[in-house]
Parts: sequence; C-alpha cells; structure tokens
Amino acid sequence: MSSCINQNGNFKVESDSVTYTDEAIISDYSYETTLVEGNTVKPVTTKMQFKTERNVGQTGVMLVGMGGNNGTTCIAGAIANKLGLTWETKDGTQKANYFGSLLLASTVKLGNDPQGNSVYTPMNNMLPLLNPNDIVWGGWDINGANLGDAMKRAKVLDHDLQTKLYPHMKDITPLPSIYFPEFIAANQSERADNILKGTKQEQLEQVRKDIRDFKREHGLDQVIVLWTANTERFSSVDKGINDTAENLIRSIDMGESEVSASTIFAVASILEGSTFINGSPQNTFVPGVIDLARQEKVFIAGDDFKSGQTKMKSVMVDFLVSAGIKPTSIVSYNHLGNNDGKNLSAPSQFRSKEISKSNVVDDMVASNRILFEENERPDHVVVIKYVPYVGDSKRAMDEYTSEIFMGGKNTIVMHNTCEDSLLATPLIYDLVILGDLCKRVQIKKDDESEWESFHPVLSLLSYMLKAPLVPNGAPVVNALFTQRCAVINFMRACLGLAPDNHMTLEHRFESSLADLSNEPVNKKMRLQ
Ligand SMILES: NC(=O)c1ccc[n+]([C@@H]2O[C@H](COP(=O)([O-])OP(=O)(O)OC[C@H]3O[C@@H](n4cnc5c(N)ncnc54)[C@H](O)[C@@H]3O)[C@@H](O)[C@H]2O)c1
Ligand SMILES: O=P([O-])([O-])O[C@@H]1[C@@H](O)[C@H](O)[C@@H](O)[C@H](O)[C@@H]1O
Repeated sequence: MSSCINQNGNFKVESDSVTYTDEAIISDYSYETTLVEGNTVKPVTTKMQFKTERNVGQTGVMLVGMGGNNGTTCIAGAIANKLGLTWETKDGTQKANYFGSLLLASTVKLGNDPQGNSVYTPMNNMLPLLNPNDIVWGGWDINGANLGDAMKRAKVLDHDLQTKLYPHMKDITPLPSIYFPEFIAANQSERADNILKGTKQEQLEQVRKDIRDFKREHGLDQVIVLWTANTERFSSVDKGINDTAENLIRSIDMGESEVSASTIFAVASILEGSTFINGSPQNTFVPGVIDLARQEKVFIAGDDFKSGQTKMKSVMVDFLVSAGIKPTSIVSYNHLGNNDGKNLSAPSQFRSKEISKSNVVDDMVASNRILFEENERPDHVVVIKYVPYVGDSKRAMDEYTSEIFMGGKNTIVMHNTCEDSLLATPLIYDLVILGDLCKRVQIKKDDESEWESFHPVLSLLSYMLKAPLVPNGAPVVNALFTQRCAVINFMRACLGLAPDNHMTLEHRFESSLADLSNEPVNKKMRLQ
C-alpha cells in the first residue's frame, strides 16, 4: 500500500547534511558516479554542496505568440486556476486544474514510513517553486486580437469556461511583434496586422524596451521570455554571420536576412538578463546565441514542446529497447486543424518539425549494441497533415514494428487523440517553473571556493522538450523517465537526499522485513 503526504504537507529533512536558513536550503551531497575506462569500472564520489534560494521572486512571463492556441490557453489556464473557476459541460461540473504538469500534478516518492509503505509527496512540495497563479503574463503577437477574442478563435476551451474567462482576457492585448514572412508559412500573412516596423536593430531595441517596461510596470524581480509563436524554417548557420555572439550582434545591426525573429527575441532576452525558452522546433539557438548566453550567463532552453505523439515515442522506444526488443520501423502520422497545423502545411516549416520529431529515438537506439549495429537505426517516418475540421484535437497514429525472439515480428499500433494545446500548455508552466528553480540553485564542490550556477544551456528542462538543447559535448537524453529521474534526483540532492534507487531492499530480505514496525496504520491514502 502507498500513502501520500497531503498537498499542503510541507516537510523538513532532519539530517546533519541539510541546513535551513531564512534565505536558503544548503545541503551536503555525495554525487556518486561510475567511471568506465576499457575494462576498468571505478566508482567516483564527488563531495559537493547545493544551495537553493528559498525566496521565489515576483515573476513575469512574456509569451512570443501569446495570441495563439497555446498562448491563450496558457494564460486562460493560469487565470482559471487562480480564480478557482468551475464550469459546466455535458459531463457535469469541471474545476480548473494543472493536470499534465510534471511539477504541479505529479508526485515523488519521498521514502517509506516505519511500516515500509511508500510515501509520496507532490513534486511542487519538494522545494520552494514558482506558482503559476502568481505569474504576471504578457507578450507579443503579429496578430492584434485581444486575448478574449483570440481564446474564442483558438476553440480549445469549453464554451462555458470561455464565457467566464472572457471578461478577464479581453483587456489583455499583445505587443506588436517582429514579423519576417520568409521564415513562416505564407498562409500566416493574413494574421499579420500587429507588427513592428524599422530595421532589425530597431526591432531588437524595441523588444528589449518591451521587456524592461514590462518588468518595471509590474514591479517584477525577473522576466522569462518563452517562444510559442509559429514554427520558423531553419536559419542557415554561416561563419561570420551567426557563428559567434559578436558576429550575430553585428549581423542584426546590418539587417542580415538570415537572422530570424526568434533569434532576435532570444538575443533581446539574453541582453536583458531574461531566460529564453524555445517551444518550437526551429534552430533559434544558432551558435551566436549560445555564445551570447554563455557570455552574459543567461539561461536558454529548447527546443519544441514534447507534448503528445513524440512524448509517447520517447516512452515506447525506451520500453522496447530496454526490454531487448528491436524496433525496426516507426511510422508516425498525425493530422491536425489548428493554425499550427496550417503553418506546418508549408514544406520549410514542416521540415523544422520533422527534424525535432525524428531525432527523439537516437539515445535509446545507441544504448543497445546487441540490437543495433553502430549507425544502425530503425526506419522512421514522420507525416503531418493539415485537416481544418479537427482543429486543435490532433489525431496521431503510430505503428511500431519490432524484431523479437527467434525471428518473430511484433507490431504495435496506436491511435492517440492529442489535444495539442491542452497537452502543451502544462509544459509551458513546467518550463517556466523549473527554469526559475535552476536560477535559484548553485553548487560548490568541496575542493572549490566559489558557488557555481547551472550552465546557461538548461538541459535539465529536456523532459518538456522534443529536441533538448544541451551544453556542447554533453549527451542528449530523450528517454522520458530518465529525464524525469534527473529532475527528481536533482531536487532530492537540494535536500541532501540520495537518489531513489528503487531497490526496496527493505522488502527483499527476511532481516529487513523483520525490522519494519508492525504497528497498525491507517492504510487509507492520507489526502486532504
Ligand atoms: N502540442 C502543441 O500545441 C505543440 C507541441 C510542440 C510544439 N508546438 C509549437 O508551439 C508553437 C505554437 O503552437 P500553437 O498551437 O499555439 O500555434 P498557433 O499558430 O495557434 O499560435 C502561434 C501564434 O504565434 C503568432 N506569431 C507568429 N509569428 C510570430 C512572431 N514572429 N511574433 C509573435 N507572434 C507570432 C501567430 O499569430 C499565432 O497567434 C508552434 O511553433 C508549434 O509547432 C506546439
Ligand atoms: O509533441 P508531438 O505531439 O509529438 O508533436 C506535435 C506534432 O505532432 C503536431 O503536428 C504539431 O502540431 C505540434 O506542434 C506538435 O509538435
């Protein structure tokens, strides 16, 4: 039986390894790894400290593309939760929630009670985290519709909920944005009635001013910028143009055509000290952006929300390969009818998405050389079709064919109705919340005197992303539960707790079972 600390069950770790001050949680931690060199396998222990600032500052989030399906649903969802809205549907009364959010709706095994029962706690109970109800929302869109009308246009939320939200959304209007038609589908031009004029440099300066004004007007401690605008075509990466921070800054000043709107937003955010997160698949983070983020020590993360079909793929392929089953053919088709699908109906924009959806199996395939030769990969096809009638209710159909024991074949077919925005929106909250946490955590190795922040490329956010951006030289991990364990064990380390090793030795030996307390307990789930 498992029990659970209730939603408000704050806890404190009682250990000589953890110190709680008013300002921070400071933990001593032994980071245990294993070094393999040839046939030599050596355990390695790195003693270090984690310091987590406890104060979560007043945070603003500026969405690029805030008038879109994800943007409107994200802001609507936060307002509905903040107000505790309920609404009527044919299935009865619904209540605002954050289902689909890793940090707001999933739990973590904290440990065992004296009787050996697992004890879980909400993930957002582990450490002081940003509450999306407290976020001040704003942003830009090339379309000037107010968010009440944009929410209606998106057709994502139930009508009764829209009716209750409309008064709270209609006065929110997007700032004019940067619009380079050559980077998104031509069919998006009809939306472009709210665009900035001027040179690329002038537009960069205006976006920087927008961020400063937003921060000042709302008395914010930080602004996070998140791209949930249309998928752009890839930018070409050219030496002397966008290969370094210096060249990129000069290219913008010179009006270089290959610099995309998303890259200018990333540069503006970095120069204003604002974390920038890319929810779309294009290569916003050309080398010059990464170089600038490192120079300025500002966080960037991306690419492309991992919301539905690909999220399932990063579970399925992990299951198959880790079970010793060889996936040999993966065919992923989906059709959708929202504006994202309309933009993706253009070849260049589809290609950006095809890339981010195709690389998600690489780490899992490369982990098993029993099944796959070097450079051997499954056949992998991605198809996306635009079917207006289905709107945001994307239909994904996948077929996984695998080789099994003694020449056998196994085929798994899946139909997955992924409500695009209802699955992506919770990831926006998670990206922002985890991005804020990473900004408040530093480490210090015992043999060093200085505290160190995370590398500016925030790879810890990869659970929410299809094509995780990682620091140069770092491995890309796509396997979903490996990514989830990384987040959980990082949070446990901030509390001086060892990683959850799932061994449950206390239940596998007579002696340890005998040690468990036999007091009768109320085995009901203790949830308030
Ligand atoms: N499940 C999902 O919905 C999901 C998953 C992964 C990635 N994404 C990506 O998220 C992005 C948004 O998805 P969506 O469904 O909200 O799309 P959408 O088309 O409904 O919204 C995009 C918004 O961006 C605006 N826009 C376009 N160019 C802009 C610019 N330069 N500046 C400011 N605004 C601009 C558009 O006017 C539109 O309102 C897309 O790139 C999509 O591929 C979505
Ligand atoms: O996350 P996921 O469901 O694999 O991928 C989705 C695609 O299948 C879909 O076509 C697109 O509209 C979304 O932007 C999203 O990228």
